[in-house]
Amino acid sequence: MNSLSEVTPVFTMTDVDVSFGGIVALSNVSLDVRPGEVLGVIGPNGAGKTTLFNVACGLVHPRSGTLGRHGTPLTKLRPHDLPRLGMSRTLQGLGLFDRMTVLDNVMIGADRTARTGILAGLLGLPSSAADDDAVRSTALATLKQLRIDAYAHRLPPSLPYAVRKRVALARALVSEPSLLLLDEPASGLSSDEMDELAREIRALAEKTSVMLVEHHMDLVMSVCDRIFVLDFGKVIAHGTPAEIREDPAVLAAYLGNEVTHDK
Ligand SMILES: Nc1ncnc2c1ncn2[C@@H]1O[C@H](COP(=O)(O)OP(=O)(O)OP(=O)(O)O)[C@@H](O)[C@H]1O
Repeated sequence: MNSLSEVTPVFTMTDVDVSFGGIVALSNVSLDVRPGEVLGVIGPNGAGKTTLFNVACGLVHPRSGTLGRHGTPLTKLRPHDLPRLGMSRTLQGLGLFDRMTVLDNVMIGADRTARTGILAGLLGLPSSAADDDAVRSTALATLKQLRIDAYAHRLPPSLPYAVRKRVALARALVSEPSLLLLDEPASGLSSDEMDELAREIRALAEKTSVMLVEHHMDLVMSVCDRIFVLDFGKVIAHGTPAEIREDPAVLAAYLGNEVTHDK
């Protein structure tokens, strides 16, 4: 295991504690995401993965501990701070607007300045045509990158789940984040779709750092540079996939817990 690095991490959690009433969801959790890496967070059911993800995107505030972005402390992170910080996320519930086309759903993910124009347009207010054109072409390019541009003018409910997941990913990517947070990106996908997702995540890592929280062990093992393992709210191991695979604490944590295999 080796979490020490010469480079400044793009994101850190340090000694984070979260409790819900009497339930300790995270206890003294520290992790770092390094530039250009895909970092995975895994753990058995109830280990605290979703809570950790929610802390990273400002949905849950830790009782104690700190978050940092490029070495600068983040105080009281809120979801609406993410674009300003160059961060973006996808959620388990995809959160797409059913009555808006795929293209409009993706345009909504564009940065705040440009988005003002889009929202104005959607609300029937005067908007900057130049802004809208720029955002539209970026959104179309993102759809094309994820090979779903053929669905640009469809409504999400008419599309297969795997395509809708890509739309949600496109919406997160359109702002060109330097840190992408993915919550259970493989859930509900077939084995082939998961292989494709793995290739896509690796390709994304050329432009952005990625932190993903995921149940599917095989995906995490194949796609991540490093992995943090949670159990009962604590980090019990971190390291490369090869190190994690052999780690006695990880094997013990998963003993008696069914590991989700992709194949
Ligand atoms: N809003 C909440 N209120 C009360 N307890 C909560 C809440 N959210 C999470 N918990 C508890 O915190 C602990 C960690 O839950 P969390 O959902 O973060 O784990 P997880 O690893 O994501 O689990 P799973 O893999 O089952 O989704 C669990 O004991 C859970 O019951």
